[in-house]
Amino acid sequence: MTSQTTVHPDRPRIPSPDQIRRAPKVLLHDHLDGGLRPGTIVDLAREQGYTNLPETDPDKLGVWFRDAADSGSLERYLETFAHTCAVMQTKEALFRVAAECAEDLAEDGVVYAEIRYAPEQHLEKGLSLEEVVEAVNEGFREGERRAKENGHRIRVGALLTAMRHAARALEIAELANRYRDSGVVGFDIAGAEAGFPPTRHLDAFEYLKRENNHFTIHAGEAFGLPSIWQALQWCGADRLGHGVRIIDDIEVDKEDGTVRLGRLASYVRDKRIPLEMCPSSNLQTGAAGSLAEHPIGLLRELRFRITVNTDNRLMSGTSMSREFALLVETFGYTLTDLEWFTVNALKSAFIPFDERLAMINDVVKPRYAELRSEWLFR
Ligand SMILES: O=c1[nH]cnc2c1ncn2[C@@H]1O[C@H](CO)[C@@H](O)[C@H]1O
Ligand SMILES: [Zn+2]
Repeated sequence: MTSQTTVHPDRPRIPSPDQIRRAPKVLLHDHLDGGLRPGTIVDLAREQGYTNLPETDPDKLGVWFRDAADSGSLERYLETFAHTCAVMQTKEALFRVAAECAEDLAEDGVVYAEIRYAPEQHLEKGLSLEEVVEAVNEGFREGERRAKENGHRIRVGALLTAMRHAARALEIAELANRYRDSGVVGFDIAGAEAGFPPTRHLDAFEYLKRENNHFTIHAGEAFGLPSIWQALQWCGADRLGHGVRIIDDIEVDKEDGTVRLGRLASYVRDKRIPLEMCPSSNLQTGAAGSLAEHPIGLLRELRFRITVNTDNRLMSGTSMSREFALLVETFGYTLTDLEWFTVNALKSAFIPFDERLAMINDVVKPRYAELRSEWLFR
């Protein structure tokens, strides 16, 4: 594990909650329809006449989402999105949700985020795919503006998701390509994994490759190695959403602790394939038993390209700061470890190389260095 070079009695090893919040953070895997403020859902439901909410008190509704998502199965976890998608069917609603998303992330110290959603799930009241994308983009720009007024800096890019059980992936990939210079930075597929292999959408991935565009694939969450293998070797994914099951291709000798990587795990590590890990979400869907047993601990030690993410802030009642704090508590990570995750995320982001480099060198590194030096001036 990364450690500090010198030991001084006054130098704290463990970052404080306040330092974690102030540390610049980068988020690559967060669903727009999984991050609404409970109060906003209640408002939007009232405005739009949606009467199926399980609770109308915002606090109780927040608790309901966390409990309902705590199901141990990805399929049941995904059922909760019916309520958020139901209230995200107008331009105004999409704009508001996107603006608040950017504001909330900025407030939490996130400086760069790629937020995903499935445009095909927002057409129930007659919006076109283009109108959905434009409303969300405008919302993100508004959120960035509001954040700036409050003294925060954040940039948000959109990832367009196609649902793996549906048959619109090529159409959504074309949409992502059309908006690539206006707010959309890539493509993804999501939804139930078992029974819906990524190769069903090969035409979409091949199209994006021919267009020199970027995509990530949810793989190795509810289903194991074959899903990861297909996502990489058939579909050509740039990153893996979750990818936790790569652990199934790693053997640790119980006697002497020697580690052996299989061919696929070696490939993922050698090629520096980014893993978008979402610890709290994995506990809820049963992809991991406990945080202490979560594969992120070993994968980080083995120096896979690990990134830390929220997945669904509403369903997991979480934030980037909370995910970092949980990891600090469980694995004893230092500011240097948190910086490593953050730099990994920027290296893996879908924005141009020069922008990523400037974010790393001019935003992330100086601020972590500053945080690390705070103990000197107390
Ligand atoms: O962890 C996940 N695994 C797979 N699919 C997911 C996960 N979280 C959310 N979604 C799905 O992605 C859609 C678009 O944002 C959501 O509506 C939800 O169905
Ligand atoms: Zn996800």
